[in-house]
Amino acid sequence: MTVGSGQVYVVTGGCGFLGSHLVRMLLEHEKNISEIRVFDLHLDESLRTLSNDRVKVRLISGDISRLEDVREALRGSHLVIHTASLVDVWGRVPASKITEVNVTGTMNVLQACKEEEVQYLVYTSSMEVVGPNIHGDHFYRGNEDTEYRIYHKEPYPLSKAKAEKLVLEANGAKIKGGKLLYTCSLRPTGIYGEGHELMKQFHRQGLRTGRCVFRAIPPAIEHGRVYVGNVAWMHLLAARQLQIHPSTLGGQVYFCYDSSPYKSYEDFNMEFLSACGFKIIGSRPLVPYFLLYLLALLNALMQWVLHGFFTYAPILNPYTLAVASTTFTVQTDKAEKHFGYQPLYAWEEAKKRTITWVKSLEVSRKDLKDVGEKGNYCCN
Ligand SMILES: NC(=O)C1=CN([C@@H]2O[C@H](COP(=O)(O)OP(=O)(O)OC[C@H]3O[C@@H](n4cnc5c(N)ncnc54)[C@H](O)[C@@H]3O)[C@@H](O)[C@H]2O)C=CC1
Ligand SMILES: CC(C)[C@@H](O)CC[C@@H](C)[C@H]1CC[C@H]2[C@@H]3[C@H](O)CC4=CC(=O)CC[C@]4(C)[C@H]3CC[C@]12C
Repeated sequence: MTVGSGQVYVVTGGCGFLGSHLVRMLLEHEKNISEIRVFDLHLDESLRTLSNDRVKVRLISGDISRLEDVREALRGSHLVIHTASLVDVWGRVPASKITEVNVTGTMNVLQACKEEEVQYLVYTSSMEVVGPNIHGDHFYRGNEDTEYRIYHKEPYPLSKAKAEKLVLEANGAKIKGGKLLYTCSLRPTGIYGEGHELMKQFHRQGLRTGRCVFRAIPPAIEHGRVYVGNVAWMHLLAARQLQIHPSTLGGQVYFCYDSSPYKSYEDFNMEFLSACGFKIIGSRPLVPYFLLYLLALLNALMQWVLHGFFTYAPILNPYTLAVASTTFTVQTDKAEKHFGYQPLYAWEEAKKRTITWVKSLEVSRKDLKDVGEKGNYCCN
C-alpha cells in the first residue's frame, strides 16, 4: 500500500538493537516511504519522536506470536522487515518460548502477509542457521554455497533455521488478491555497535575485574562480526531491490558482513574496550580448554539446579564456549552481485562510533562507585 506518495513499511522487533538502527536508517535513506510501523512487544517511546514531515513513525505494541496482532500491524502495509526474535543462547527463556516467538511468530508474519496482501518480506536470519556447530568444524571465509556439517540442538539456532526455511519456502506463494509473495533472508554474523546489550555485559564484567579481560579463546580462532549500521543498510537495500527484482532476490539467502576485521571474539571486543583502559591478559588462553569446559558445565549444572528459583544465565556455557572456540568467518559477493550491497560504514567509522558509545557507558554508569572503580586498574 502507498500512503500519500510513499509506501508503508513494517519493522517487527523495531525497538530492538538492530531494529532501532533499522528504523533510523530507513528514515534517513529510504525516500519511498511515508510511514514506518514499529511493531514490538516492548516499545521504545523515543522512536516516536523520530517522525518528520515526510515519514510518520508509528509504534504498535503487539506480540508476534499472536496472529491477530500481526495481521492488524500489517494491514495496509507494503513490505515487512521481520527482525523480531528472542535472541537467547544462555537459557534465559524456555525453549518453548523461543520456538513460540521465533518460529510461530514467523509463521504468523507469513500468514499475515498472505491475508493482508503484503507482497514483500525481508527476514533477519543469522549466521547461526549454518553454524558453528558444536563439533568444532571451522567455517573459514565461507559463502552461501559452502558445504558445512550443520548440526542444531540448541533452541535458538534451531528456531532461526526453522524460521528461515519457512520464509524461503513461502517465496512465490499466492496471496490474497492473486498476487505473489516474495521473500529473502539475510544472515548477519555477530552484530556489534551502539546499543549492543552483550557489549554492555562485557563492559560491566570488565569493570568488576579491574578493567582486565582474561583471555579464554586462542587468538587464532576468528569470528565474523558486522557493524549494526551496515546490517541495517543491507536490509534497506534488500527491501528496495526485492520489489524491483523479485525473481533475483526472491527465495535467496545472503550472508551479511562488512570490512570489520576477522579476529577472535575477545580480541575484536578489545578493539572497543581498550579505548576505555581495558587490557586483555595473556597472549594465549590462561586456562586449558578442559578447565574452561568444566567451568561451562558447572554453569549449566547451576542453571539446572536453580531452575524455578532463579534464572542463572552466565555468559559462559557449553554452547557459547563451543561457538566462541570455532572459527566462523564469511566472504561472499552474492549480496553485492544481486542488489549492489556495499557496506555504508567503513571499519574505521564503525569502530569510532562503537568506541564513542562504549565510552558513554563509562559516563552513564550510576554504579561506577559500587565497583570501586575510581582508577582501580589491575594492570597499571
Ligand atoms: N545480535 C546479534 O549478534 C545477531 C542478531 N541476529 C538477528 O537479528 C535480529 C535482531 O536481533 P537483536 O537486535 O540483536 O535482538 P534484540 O533482542 O535487541 O531485538 C529483538 C526485538 O524483538 C522484540 N520481540 C521479542 N519477542 C517479541 C514478541 N513476542 N513480539 C514482538 N516483538 C518481540 C524484542 O522486544 C526486541 O525489541 C534477530 O532476529 C536476531 O536473530 C542475527 C545475527 C546476529
Ligand atoms: C566467555 C568467553 C568464552 C567468551 O568469549 C564467550 C563469547 C560468546 C558469549 C559469544 C561468542 C560468539 C557469539 C555468538 C555469535 O556472534 C553468533 C550469534 C548470532 C546470533 O544470531 C545471536 C548471537 C550469537 C549467538 C552470539 C552470542 C554470543 C557468542 C556466543
